[in-house]
Amino acid sequence: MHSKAAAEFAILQQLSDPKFIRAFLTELDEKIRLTSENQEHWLARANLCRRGGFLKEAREAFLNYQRMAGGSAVRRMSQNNVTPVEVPTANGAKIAPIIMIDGFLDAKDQKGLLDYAVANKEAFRDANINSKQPQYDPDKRKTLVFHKFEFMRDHFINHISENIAQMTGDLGLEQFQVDIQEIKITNHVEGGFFRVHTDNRSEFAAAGRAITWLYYFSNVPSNFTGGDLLVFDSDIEKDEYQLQSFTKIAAKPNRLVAFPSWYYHAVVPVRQTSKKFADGRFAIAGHVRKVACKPGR
Ligand SMILES: O=C(O)CCC(=O)C(=O)O
Ligand SMILES: [Fe+2]
Repeated sequence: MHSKAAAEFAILQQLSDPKFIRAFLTELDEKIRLTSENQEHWLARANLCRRGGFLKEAREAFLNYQRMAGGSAVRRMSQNNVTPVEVPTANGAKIAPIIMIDGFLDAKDQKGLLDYAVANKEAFRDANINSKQPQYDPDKRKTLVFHKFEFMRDHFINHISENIAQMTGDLGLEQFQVDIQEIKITNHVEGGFFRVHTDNRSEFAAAGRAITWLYYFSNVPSNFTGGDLLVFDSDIEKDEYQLQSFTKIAAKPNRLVAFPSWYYHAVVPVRQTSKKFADGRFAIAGHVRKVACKPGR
């Protein structure tokens, strides 16, 4: 990995270190206790918790924040929302709306999928940066990818199609007409990572990727550390993100995560002692593409 990438990931690791976050939370909770009706304190708590990956606590804090903002002022979070929609943070950015479902597949399908991916090891290739930059660049990304997989492909695509209205709503997006669904299996083994990037830079009105989703799978318990997904608070219009403000989501097996494709995100480096392909951080990675909105809208 390039030293610049390593330095950036070192900063991100410090910012999300659970020990430091806990220390900050202790201090903040003292303030919240003294002034428990202060909405901004609850938002600060939610922001600290999500940066440290304490997602249940972050949700609780967001619910308190929303309760204090009063009924109609904010959109309610559905039970799948880790973060709410339309919450501003620093410098004009917004918190990335994220939904998450744990326990997505039953045990038989989970095992079937892992066995299938491991049996097809030879079909995995080094991933390119993205479809607009079709070159392999180990400074930006180190990911193994298998595009033409078959096992449970339709199951995932159908699930997304059947639940797209709910997902779109939970993510605070306008309903759109689905174009195609991109889908692939990825694996991040020892040293694997993906630097901060966005999956789509064009406006919502244009055609292209609208929702990015990931289904994580691996041995249970996982034989790797790291590999967290970070989703950054972003200013979509200015195409900027806040390096110090993000939600950290562990790539826990059997977890489905989705967010709007415009938000910046990264995969922190994976560490494996076994160095085995089969012990990697696997994911089904999907992008729901939308058709362009009708002119005049
Ligand atoms: O594997 C992940 O958690 C994210 C992958 C990603 O950013 C992508 O496929 O565009
Ligand atoms: Fe991405």
